[in-house]
Amino acid sequence: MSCSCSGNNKNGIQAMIGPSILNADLSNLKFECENLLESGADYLHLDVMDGHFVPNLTFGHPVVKCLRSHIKDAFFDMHMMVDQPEKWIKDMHESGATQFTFHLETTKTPEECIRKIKETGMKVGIGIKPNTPVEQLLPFINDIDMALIMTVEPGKGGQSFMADMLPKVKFLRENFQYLNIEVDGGVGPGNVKLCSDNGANMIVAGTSIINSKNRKETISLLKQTVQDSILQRK
Ligand SMILES: O=C(CO)[C@@H](O)[C@H](O)COP(=O)(O)O
Repeated sequence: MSCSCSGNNKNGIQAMIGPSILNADLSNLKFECENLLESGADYLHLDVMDGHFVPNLTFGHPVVKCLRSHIKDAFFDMHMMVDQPEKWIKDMHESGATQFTFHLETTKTPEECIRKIKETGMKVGIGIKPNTPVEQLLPFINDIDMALIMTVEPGKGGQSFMADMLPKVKFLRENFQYLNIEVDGGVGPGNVKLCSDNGANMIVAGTSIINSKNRKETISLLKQTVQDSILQRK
């Protein structure tokens, strides 16, 4: 499973669908992840929550290590909804994470975080919550592989999509043609075109894929919609 989730890809950005497993059957996580990849997922979006930055608790690097022992080459996008994310960079890398996406709101030294992540060879993502202005990403935008625009308040799956976050996506795409822009929260077939027409090319969808009667069909629809938006922008 290859995923060109590399930032600032001069060959042009690609449509990528990354299901969130937060609302999957976590007692059957290996199967769920394998099923999502077999259903056409480009990468897996793994939500790490510490109960401090967000009011929820999920899993950490030990689970990632077990997953990676079974799923050798999938792209693991670690969405680190944790305070002091720098504490976990080494462990996540050693456990098999591909990308380490931390939240700008969780560290006073984002440059240091970026440097430490890059030292491991992992890709770097920075996420911002709904109340964080997109301009706060600008000092780091040329040093990261992906910008994550939250379209819900982080902490749980199944929430309603916040369309008023899309101007952030539009601003980034208008100014950074080759940047990977990810949206996450409440995204599905009913609003993915809004996201991709504004410039998102990496789509995190949890509930809309996990609960779908036909995951392969849903992923394919999401991907085609994003591909069409990218072609229209050329
Ligand atoms: O990080 C989060 C929530 O905090 C997201 O990854 C959600 O888990 C996505 O799930 P849906 O909103 O698509 O159900």
